[in-house]
Amino acid sequence: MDIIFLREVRAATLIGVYDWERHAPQTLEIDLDIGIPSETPCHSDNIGDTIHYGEVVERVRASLAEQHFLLIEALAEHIAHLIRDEFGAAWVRVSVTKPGILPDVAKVGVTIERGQRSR
Ligand SMILES: Nc1nc2c(c(=O)[nH]1)N=C([C@H](O)[C@@H](O)CO)CN2
Repeated sequence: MDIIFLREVRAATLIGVYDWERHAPQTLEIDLDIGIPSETPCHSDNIGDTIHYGEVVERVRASLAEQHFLLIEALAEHIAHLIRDEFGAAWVRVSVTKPGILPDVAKVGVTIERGQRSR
């Protein structure tokens, strides 16, 4: 399976279980690995045969701007569903990092994988 990857995509959203987190957006860092449906774009050189990574970033940011999740796990599930449903990805890995949220911990996050990853 061929994979499009995006690293440290920053997106602002309301996220968190505590009251103070319900008022001001926080900036998350998101890593995405997106399994593309076929090898066709490698041969056709045609953007129409693949998943446009710029559109993915735009869509994820727009969606998160309207959402409020308590858990980063639920937010990751939302992104995975969006990418599979709207962009036709067979498999996706989503990592969500909340930078600087715990003292003396550089990054805290979660990684989920959804769908079937083919060889
Ligand atoms: N497994 C998780 N643990 C915690 C989360 C989370 O989303 N998943 N969130 C919080 C708080 O929102 C924290 O980030 C704010 O200090 C705590 N634990």
